[in-house]
Amino acid sequence: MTSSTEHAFDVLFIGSGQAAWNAALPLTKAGKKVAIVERHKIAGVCTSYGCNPKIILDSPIKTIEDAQLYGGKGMESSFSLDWSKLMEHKNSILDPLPDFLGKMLSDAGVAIVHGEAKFEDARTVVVNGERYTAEKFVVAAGQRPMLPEIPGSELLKTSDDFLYLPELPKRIVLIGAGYVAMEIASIASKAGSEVEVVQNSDHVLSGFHQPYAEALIEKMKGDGVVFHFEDKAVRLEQQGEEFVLFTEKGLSLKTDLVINATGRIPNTDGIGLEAAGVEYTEKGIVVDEYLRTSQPHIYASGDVLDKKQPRLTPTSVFEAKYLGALLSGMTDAPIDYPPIATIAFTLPRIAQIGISPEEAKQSEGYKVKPVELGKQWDFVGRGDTDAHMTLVFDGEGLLVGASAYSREALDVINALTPVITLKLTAEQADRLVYAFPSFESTIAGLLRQGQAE
Ligand SMILES: Cc1cc2nc3c(=O)[nH]c(=O)nc-3n(C[C@H](O)[C@H](O)[C@H](O)COP(=O)(O)OP(=O)(O)OC[C@H]3O[C@@H](n4cnc5c(N)ncnc54)[C@H](O)[C@@H]3O)c2cc1C
Ligand SMILES: NC(=O)c1ccc[n+]([C@@H]2O[C@H](COP(=O)([O-])OP(=O)(O)OC[C@H]3O[C@@H](n4cnc5c(N)ncnc54)[C@H](O)[C@@H]3O)[C@@H](O)[C@H]2O)c1
Repeated sequence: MTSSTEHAFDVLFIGSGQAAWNAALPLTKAGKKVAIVERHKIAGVCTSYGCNPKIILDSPIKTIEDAQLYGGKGMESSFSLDWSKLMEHKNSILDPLPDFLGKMLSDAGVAIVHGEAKFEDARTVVVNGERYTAEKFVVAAGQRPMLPEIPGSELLKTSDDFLYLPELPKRIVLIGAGYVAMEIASIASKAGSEVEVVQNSDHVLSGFHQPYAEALIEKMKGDGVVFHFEDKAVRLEQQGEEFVLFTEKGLSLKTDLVINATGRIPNTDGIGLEAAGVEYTEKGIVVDEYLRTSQPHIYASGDVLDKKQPRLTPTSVFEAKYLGALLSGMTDAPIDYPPIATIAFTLPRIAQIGISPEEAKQSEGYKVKPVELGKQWDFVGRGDTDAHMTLVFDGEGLLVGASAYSREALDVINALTPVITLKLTAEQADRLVYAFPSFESTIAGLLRQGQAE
């Protein structure tokens, strides 16, 4: 050790994503000596390879489609998209963010160490040949794209590449039909690419309300996306300037880019978890209800966990805030997850929170109530008639779940999140006086209908 005092911390984080820095900041403010070790960009996937770049690329595409809904209703202008300029715009906003956030953390007193962290033993982490010790460690190493073992897999690209493409290829093939593939298919097809999707099952977006997923498939087919269901990639070849993807069912898809989006795997390898005595499975690091691993002084948070909660930014933030409170002594309670809202940023979006209609139908005591959002005057006014919602009420008439299929599903689900999380009654919702016109101002009425039936 070069200088044991210099490298001794109260809490050391491996990874600098949402699951780390949202804990590191409050811990530093509480007087703890905190370090974050990051091998790539500060602030992790969401900031540079996930939520943020994706939504900047999606936003103008949604705007164009929204505007097109007014065709024949008083707005006839046409818009076009310049992918390269949009990419430059996105990069100009996001490229500075890792340094900006790194400086914010350093200014607050967090030591930022750039390099790959590896446990030498349960008390020591080595970075760039230097040893770091800490009272407590938090492994927040996230996930990375899974790559299939097929001939030619080295030619495959991932969402990381798509989100930085300087030019949009004429043809794209996506393998998989989960969040990543469906969002990329939505953006790329509307931006002008010919998109094909190879999916190993007969459905898309597992976990979401499937009638909405089926409606989305039909909408995207209308936008030119071609789906090949119950098929798998078996080989990828480069032939001159183009690629050919061969599938199990005998297709040979000629294309300019093949993006693999068959899921993400936890970054549990190469960190020395065995040397530290930290247990993990192929789904991630195993923790108890205090986010403690099999080594009581080593914690883990975020996407790297083996957990049933969705691996999303809000989940990582919630876990990080919990650890901030736990490790600064502000709480000694176990983590208590609230319902977690989730959304696929396709066009239309599909979002949900709480008990799904599918789960409700499998148990006694729930009422499932479809709501035709697209028939409400404000949705009709925007030309947004293909909008639907399904609410789930429990035996006491409280709203416990909501699924939405709508261009505005983000706002709809976020508006219902406090109602579901705080178990608000219609009478309590009456006390919430929202600005009007808005979806929010219909909530008390929806709750009353759910109670009445
Ligand atoms: C394309 C895409 C779009 C997404 N869109 C959304 C969205 O719209 N909404 C949403 O809620 N979620 C979205 N997500 C998911 C979201 O990005 C993740 O849930 C979130 O980033 C997880 O945060 P984390 O801190 O757990 O992990 P990460 O952000 O992955 O951070 C882990 C960090 O650890 C570092 N690291 C790993 N190993 C080591 C090591 N040995 N030493 C040093 N550093 C190490 C990595 O470099 C990384 O920076 C998206 C994900 C993808 C891929
Ligand atoms: N909007 C968001 O919140 C958002 C967006 C993107 C990613 N994410 C996060 O990233 C995670 C990973 O997303 P993802 O889409 O990569 O994974 P996923 O698990 O959601 O989807 C993977 C898809 O690939 C299919 N598949 C698997 N193996 C295949 C094969 N050999 N051939 C063809 N298809 C195959 C699966 O059936 C599934 O449809 C998500 O679970 C989520 O946590 C969230």
